[in-house]
Amino acid sequence: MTATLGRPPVEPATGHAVRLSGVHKSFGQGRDAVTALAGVDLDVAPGEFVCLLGASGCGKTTLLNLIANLDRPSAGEIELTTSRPAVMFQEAALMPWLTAAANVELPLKLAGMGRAERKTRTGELLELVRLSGAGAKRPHELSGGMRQRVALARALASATHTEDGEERPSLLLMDEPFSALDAITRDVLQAELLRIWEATGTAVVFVTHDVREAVRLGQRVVLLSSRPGKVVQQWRVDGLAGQDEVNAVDVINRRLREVISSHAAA
Ligand SMILES: Nc1ncnc2c1ncn2[C@@H]1O[C@H](COP(=O)(O)OP(=O)(O)OP(=O)(O)O)[C@@H](O)[C@H]1O
Repeated sequence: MTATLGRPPVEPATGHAVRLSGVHKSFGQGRDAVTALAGVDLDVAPGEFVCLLGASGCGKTTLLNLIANLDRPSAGEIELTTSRPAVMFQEAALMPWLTAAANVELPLKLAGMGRAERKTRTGELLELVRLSGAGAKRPHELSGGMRQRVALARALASATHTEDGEERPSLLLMDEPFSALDAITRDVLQAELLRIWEATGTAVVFVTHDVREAVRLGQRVVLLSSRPGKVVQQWRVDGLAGQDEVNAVDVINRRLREVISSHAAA
């Protein structure tokens, strides 16, 4: 079920960047088996920004790992029409011995891009994340927020470059990328991410615990049930502002609490 909060839904682009059909994932065997996901169906349109919301342990990270092809589903299908997705985690996980610029350049180098083109692209990406002046610094010389900006530029480098040079829509998978940052830095980076998303047209699947963050960033918020995870409800939240945004946060928060308490009571 997809509910609309506020203004009518913007028609999503045709086709899909990601299609999950009946995705199951279990870990372990027999009595120790844990079912993390039980039949997830989800489409993400090219260029769409989708936030995945759910209680702790409901399988959000598992789902991102499956989309990123870092793990295989136990059953079901995952179809991507994009270039290889880029993943960004809570911690920037930069190479500490490389400069910020070299970290951003690395995926381009690994993809076989020539030196001159690589340097130009790296410069553009650092400018996009407003770090043009910090390319020569190493990760330990940067603040947490700056490190996440470098990680974002690096993710965009790998998301927007295809090995065969063919133009394909890109996909960015983000697993609570701002949750370790202080509130002010998080707020700034959320705004930056929206600006960059609009500039690049990449599809984004963004995992968060935070309803406010999901409503601020997403065009669509998808709520997963507590473990095992599957989609229980979706809301179109595109372009909400002011009181409409506050109301949407209230509605989704209430539903999230219901989902968590029904699981606790089971
Ligand atoms: N490699 C693994 N082996 C065994 N169990 C796992 C593995 N990965 C995840 N799980 C289990 O699958 C369930 C879902 O985990 P997952 O990390 O996807 O949840 P999550 O929604 O991302 O949690 P959080 O919001 O706390 O980060 C959990 O019960 C977890 O313990």
